[in-house]
Amino acid sequence: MNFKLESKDPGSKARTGTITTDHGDIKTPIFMPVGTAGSVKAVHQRELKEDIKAQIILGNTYHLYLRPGLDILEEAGGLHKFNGWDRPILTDSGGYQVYSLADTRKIKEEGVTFQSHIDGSRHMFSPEAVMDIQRTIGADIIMAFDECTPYPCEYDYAEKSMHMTHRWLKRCCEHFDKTEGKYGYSQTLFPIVQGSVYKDLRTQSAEAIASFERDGNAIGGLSVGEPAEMMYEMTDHVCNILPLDKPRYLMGVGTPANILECIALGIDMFDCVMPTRNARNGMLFTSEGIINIKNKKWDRDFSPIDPVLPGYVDNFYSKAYLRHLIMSKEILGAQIASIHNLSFYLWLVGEARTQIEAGTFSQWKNKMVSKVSQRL
Ligand SMILES: O=c1[nH]cnc2cc3nc(NCc4cccs4)[nH]c3cc12
Repeated sequence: MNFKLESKDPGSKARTGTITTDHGDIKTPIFMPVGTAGSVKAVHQRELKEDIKAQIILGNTYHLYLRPGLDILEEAGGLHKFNGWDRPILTDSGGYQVYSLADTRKIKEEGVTFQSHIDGSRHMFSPEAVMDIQRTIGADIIMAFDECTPYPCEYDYAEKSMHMTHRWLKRCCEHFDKTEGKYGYSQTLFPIVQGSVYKDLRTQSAEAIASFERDGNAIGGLSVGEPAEMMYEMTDHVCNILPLDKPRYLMGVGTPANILECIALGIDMFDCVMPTRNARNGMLFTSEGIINIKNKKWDRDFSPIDPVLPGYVDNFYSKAYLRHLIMSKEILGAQIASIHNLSFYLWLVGEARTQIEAGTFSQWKNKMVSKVSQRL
């Protein structure tokens, strides 16, 4: 995997670049649609490619390991073959999902034992195990096994958790570096910076993570309920320490405004369930602001959903029709709203890239942040 830095914004730490993988290139800044269990919910691969123009999507190790399971994924030739997505895939390592989903989980030095939220079966995730699991899923970019420190938490819990994440990272690297990809293309491992909301711990973690000199670096432990100002402060601080010539991936972020602010702080890669999860509930992110399509004010608005966007759904369907579908819990409503929100997120990071190349990102960003946050 290779990262080429291209343009820099004169008024901020924003930059553009190109990540090259065996499944194609990724133009940054980029948003990665979340495909938890092997599909981006309610969206076809063709729509992801043609309408949304997604370049890389996410899978979750925890979900895919439990269902469909490794033997089916391996027999299929890996996740790319199984779900037909032939562009880059990134998988989260499962730690975060174990904490947020599994029952009776126990965190020990060796790893985390847990019961499946699906059938109660018992499992153990260790750094070595999740490296083998992600080798089998076959994502181009895989994440180290970490503990996403909960928010809020005491300083000494955050410190102990951070050091364990660093010890687990060492085990991940040693195990990953002595194994090969199973399907004939290369995979790379990103470490994850922790340290909660404590600047000195964030310094220690960013320096430790940078010292592993991997192909990219992720920032974890954020977008876990902390105030946005704290997310920005920690992101800014860590981006001042991580090497400039490697991509920075801010995990689980975020709203359109969060993404714009963090691009300005030097982040290149984002993922979040909000555009897809909130779409199914009728919350639409648009270039003019946020629309709750369930609001009665849209029931006779026959204008297109968001004509600024190039895709089919934004120009073919009206707000009134989409409101009707969401109110009626029609499956098509979830599909249209999900494609719209993802199209908007990809449009937004694409616009940011253009603005950075033009050297006008900073003033554009300040105007857009208030626009995309307003409630319509
Ligand atoms: O430290 C982390 N390590 C590994 N995976 C993560 C995933 C993460 N996802 C979020 N936020 C997700 C959401 C944001 C808004 C609704 S859900 N924060 C996250 C932190 C981590």
